[in-house]
Parts: sequence; structure tokens; C-alpha cells
Amino acid sequence: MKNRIPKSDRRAGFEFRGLKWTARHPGSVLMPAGLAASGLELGWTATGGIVGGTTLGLCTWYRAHPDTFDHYAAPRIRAWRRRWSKYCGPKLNKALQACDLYVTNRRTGRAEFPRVVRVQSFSPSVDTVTLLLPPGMGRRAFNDKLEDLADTLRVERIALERVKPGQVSLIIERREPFTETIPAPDMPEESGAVDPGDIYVGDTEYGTDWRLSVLGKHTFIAGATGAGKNSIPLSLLRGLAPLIRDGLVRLWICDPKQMEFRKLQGVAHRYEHDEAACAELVREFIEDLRRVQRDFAATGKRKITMSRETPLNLLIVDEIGALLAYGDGTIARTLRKDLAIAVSQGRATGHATMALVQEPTKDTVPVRDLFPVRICLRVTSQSHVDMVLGDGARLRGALADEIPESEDTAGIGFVIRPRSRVPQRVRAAYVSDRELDEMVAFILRGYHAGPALSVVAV
Ligand SMILES: Nc1ncnc2c1ncn2[C@@H]1O[C@H](COP(=O)(O)OP(=O)(O)OP(=O)(O)O)[C@@H](O)[C@H]1O
Repeated sequence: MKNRIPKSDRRAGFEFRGLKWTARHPGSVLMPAGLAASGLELGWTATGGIVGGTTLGLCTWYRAHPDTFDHYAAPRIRAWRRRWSKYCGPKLNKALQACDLYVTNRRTGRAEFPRVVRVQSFSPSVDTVTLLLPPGMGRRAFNDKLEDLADTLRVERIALERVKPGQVSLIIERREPFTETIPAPDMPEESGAVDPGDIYVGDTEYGTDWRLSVLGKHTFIAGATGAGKNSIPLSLLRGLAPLIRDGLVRLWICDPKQMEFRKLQGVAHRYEHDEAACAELVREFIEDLRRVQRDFAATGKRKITMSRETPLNLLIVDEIGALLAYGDGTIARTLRKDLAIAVSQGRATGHATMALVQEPTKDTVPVRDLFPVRICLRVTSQSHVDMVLGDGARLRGALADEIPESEDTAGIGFVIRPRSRVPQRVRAAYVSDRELDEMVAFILRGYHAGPALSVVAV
């Protein structure tokens, strides 16, 4: 039998603890060491020049190419800054101690704290701090303490995710970027001023425009009742209003709830609310899609040119769950098949679909994963977030289940940024009843339901 060496009450000397710390944080040690070495070797003026040149280079990158800077550099710089300014050992330990989030080593009597192993900052408002728990502490220790910890750290809210045994991530929402309602988008006067592939629907947490496309893009919007789902299609429709008026975009609306969309009845190409009639509407939408496909096959075309003869088609299905899961089984089966065709084949033919749902489970919306653009507003369950936005989205900061249930937060949600795959907080603009009426009146003023000769290249 192996002889076990009895544990000592003494800790390793500070120089060895220092070495261990250096091994864990090589960058934070090597950078100042490199600068000091450069100062001594090359002289302080040359080192100042290198530092200045690097800073200038970063500033130029920041100003010249926001896309690549925000994708590659900003999250790393922010995470590093936050690691050492907000979550450095003693500062975080003080907060953890105040919230009783530590264990006392029975043998040595010393307090042992969760250790920060990683800080990620995918967006300016949310950080993910991964902690290695000390022996004797489990993730349940955090259950009742997250609100206290949020107040102690002076942040908006904190959520917890288990990473692997012994490791948890605190998802720390530092601030709410949206404190004001965003006014309804303007309606352009002329069709030529609208790019249907780039319509403003609200703002992102970076203060930039949040835009959606109807060029064969299919959008899935999930959110609990009152989350503000309707504001997304309604904002989009205001941007598209002149195209609808001029007969270049046709609306197909399934509206089982008969609320806001009912007002669009007079300007929609097709509008239905009854379950069987909605299924018939979607069938006709598919027939239209097939007709364009046949036309493509006959003419060798691969893309439509938006015109009154070949308009873009936007199918809006409000409360898709009411049609697919809660209604008549036979109708739901046909509808599911047709929606799957629309979402998988409508891109090139100019048939876009937008579906809204309260409960985004696979049982309710089996075609959910076919939608390439997914938006998650306030949801009622943690699991809904990853269902909508993809695995790991909540861990990367999409705390859609933590958005408070209040009108002040309606329209706030998350989307996944296409290139980086990280969640981004967004808020849809709010279209009031008056602005909806104004839009309908605007469209009706010159409404063209049938074909004519106008062509707008897209
Ligand atoms: N983008 C927004 N910005 C600010 N407030 C909003 C926004 N969207 C909606 N609201 C407010 O929230 C309320 C609820 O919105 P809405 O009815 O669109 O939610 P919903 O998700 O469609 O709910 P349901 O599924 O029950 O129809 C609205 O009456 C409005 O006061």
C-alpha cells in the first residue's frame, strides 16, 4: 500500500505561488516584462514609439474597419480590461466573501474562494466569468446568492451556467443598454429608396442599426406573451411600405390571434385567421413558389428581379404554435410540410417567411431549425434560449429568460451575429396603433394589387 504523505498546514512559499500565478497568467506577466526588457535593451524612447505605434494602429483599425475590430479585437481587449479591473482576485473575493460564497478549509482554517479561470466579454454589456470551485463548494451554493452578488458587484443581473464538474460560469449583465423606447421607423416615400435586403427594425446594443432582410430570408421570432414580438414585423413593414404600396412586395398573413395584423387585412395579398384557411393560404404560397421555380427552369434564371410581375412575397405566421401544435392534427401536418417547403426552398424564388411563437420547443414548432434568422425576446425558460439561438447562446450572454416581464423591456431580445456567432442584444422599434393606421393609410393611397410594369433591381 502506498504511504500517503500527511498534508502540511503551511502554504507554499510566496515565490512559488508567484511562479504558479505567472504560469496561469503568462500574458499579463510577459507583456510588462517584455516592455521593461525593450526599455532596457532598445531604450525608453524606442519602446515608447513601439507602444505609441501599436496604439495608433489599433485606433486606426477601430475607426477604419468597425466590423473586423468589433469581431476580433474588441472582445479580447474588453475581456482583458475587465479581468483586471472588475474581476481580479482580491476584488472579486471581497464580493464573494460578502455574499458568503466561499468555503473554510477545515484543516488550515483559511477561506477558499472560487478562482477565476476565464473572462470573456462578447458584448459591451455582458461578461462571462468562469470560476473553478474550491473543494466542498457546489453550484447550488450560488442558487440564492446571485441577486446579492449582482448588487454587491453593482451590476444589472447575474445568471449561472454549469460548464463542467467543478466549474461554473457567471453570466454578468453589467447594464441595460436599452432604457428608452425606440420610435417607429420612418416610411420612405419611394420604392427606389428601399433595399429589401436591409430594412431597419431597431437598434443593437452597440448603438448601431439592427436590420433584417426579406430577400428570401426566413425569420423566427420567439417570445413570451407581451415580449413585444409584433414590433419586429411591424417595424419591418414600415420600411417596406412603399414596396407594398407599389405591388413589389406581397403580404401573406396568417393571424390566428386577430390582433394587430388584422389591420393589415386591406393591404395584404392574402389574409386569414381560421386554421383551415391559414393552411390553404400557405398552400397557395407554395404554389406561387412552385410557379416561380417552373419559370426559372424554363428560362434558366436563378434569381428573381423584383417587379410587379414577379414581386417578393412575405409570409407572416403569427402564433405559429396555434397552427402547428395546438390545433387540428391533419391540418397541422399539411401545414408543417408546406412550411418546411417554404422555409427550405423560398430563398431564390423571393418567398420569405416570418414566424412568431410564444413557446419555441420542437414539439410546438418542428420546423424551427430551418429558419436561418432567429430572434429570442423574453422567454419563460432558460432552455428556450438555446433552443432558439443555438447551443451555448445563453452561456455566451443571451440572458433572454432573465429579461424582466415588464412593458419597459418589451421588444428587447437577442440575435446571433452571423460572422462571430455570438449573441447581440437588440431592441425593436415600437410601432403604435396610430403608426400602424398611418402605415395602412400610406399603403392604401397608391395600392397596386395587380401587375404593372415597374421594375426595381435587387
Ligand atoms: N419594441 C417595443 N418597444 C417598447 N414597447 C413595446 C415594444 N413592443 C411592444 N411594446 C409594448 O409591449 C406590449 C406588448 O407587446 P405585444 O403585444 O407586441 O407583445 P407580443 O409578444 O406580441 O405578445 P402576444 O404574443 O401576447 O401578442 C405592447 O402593448 C406595447 O405597449
